Amino acid sequence: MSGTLDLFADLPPPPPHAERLGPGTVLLHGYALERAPALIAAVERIIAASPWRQMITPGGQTMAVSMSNCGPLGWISDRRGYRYVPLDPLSGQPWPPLPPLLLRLADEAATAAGFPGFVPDACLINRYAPGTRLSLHQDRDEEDFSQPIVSLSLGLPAVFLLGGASRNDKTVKIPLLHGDVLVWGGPDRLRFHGVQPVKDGNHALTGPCRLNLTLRRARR
Ligand SMILES: O=C(O)CCC(=O)C(=O)O
Ligand SMILES: [Fe+2]
Repeated sequence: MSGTLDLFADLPPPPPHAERLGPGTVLLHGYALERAPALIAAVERIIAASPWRQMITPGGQTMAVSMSNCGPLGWISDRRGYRYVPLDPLSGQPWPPLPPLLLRLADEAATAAGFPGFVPDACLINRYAPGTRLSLHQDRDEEDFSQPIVSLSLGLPAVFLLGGASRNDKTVKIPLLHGDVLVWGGPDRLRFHGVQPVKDGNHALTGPCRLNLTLRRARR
């Protein structure tokens, strides 16, 4: 009995557990855990160039989630609508480039979920303070729905609401933890989804917030 654990002491950890949530939806538990500190450092560098901002919806509401972007294109919202733009409207400069480690993570996670060859051209970075939620929506401002969405969670946990093809379809609650990567594409590409209000807390690496990086192919 006493020797049992020692047998495994030198083995690498098992591959991260992949959970299929739909025909085109896979949750890669803890997939980015080891890379998380480097990814958070990369986010901090991006934010130094393109700071957090709360965007305005076309209807005139201030969004609760603070956002920025990296990559050739960034997602924005203002009175004129939702769209992808190459320049940060705050800085007037191109969005910071996609860090290589983020491109690698996107490709590896998409491949692990059954979508090889994913090359994102946009990464929306969301910052949720405690109490912040994201209401049910589809990601449909992209030109090419054949490409999946790769969504990385860092910091405080959250409950992701995964719905169906119609707004009124029932939703399932998916806890998303620090280091989790959720991929949806193919038949699930246009599923409605949202995030419940983030609970109060303090994470060792992000402090009192949750970060989400959503990698997408916006243009063909
Ligand atoms: O924060 C999340 O987990 C999801 C974010 C999202 O759905 C979006 O940015 O479109
Ligand atoms: Fe979304």
